Amino acid sequence: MKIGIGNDHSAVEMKFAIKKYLEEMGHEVVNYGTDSTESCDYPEYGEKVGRAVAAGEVDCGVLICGTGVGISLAANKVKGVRAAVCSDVTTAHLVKEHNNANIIAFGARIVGIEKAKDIVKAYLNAEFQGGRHEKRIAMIHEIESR
Ligand SMILES: O=C(CO)[C@H](O)[C@H](O)[C@H](O)COP(=O)(O)O
Repeated sequence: MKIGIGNDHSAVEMKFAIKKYLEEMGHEVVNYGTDSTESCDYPEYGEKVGRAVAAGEVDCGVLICGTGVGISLAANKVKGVRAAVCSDVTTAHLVKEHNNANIIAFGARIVGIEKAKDIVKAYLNAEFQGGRHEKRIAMIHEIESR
């Protein structure tokens, strides 16, 4: 898969660790985040990855800030994006199975690198279940047009 990754200053080390992990799994990773630990503003990177996912430039996205919240809030403002913050493996596979999340987010100040790898792996290995979940996802995106 082609995966977009984005981060703010709080998550540079984790970004590179996850990028390497994804590449070792055979994925192509496009880096939309900052490579500097100098303070910056997470909405810029959430939007960049959100737009890349919505445009189909990448198959899905990974976003990391201090908590995963701010950067996912920004990405979710892009039409067509379903970014989900996960701090555990169960949520990580359920956001694909039920919500068909196209971006997974987590916090570099919340989870360690090994947990973050487990979260990403659980998300990528899961499959959308369709069925009753299709209608609910359509309802989410209908909100965008009101
Ligand atoms: O957006 C956030 C909160 O959900 C992230 O954790 C940011 O990384 C955080 O706000 C950055 O904080 P800092 O004090 O400017 O490093």
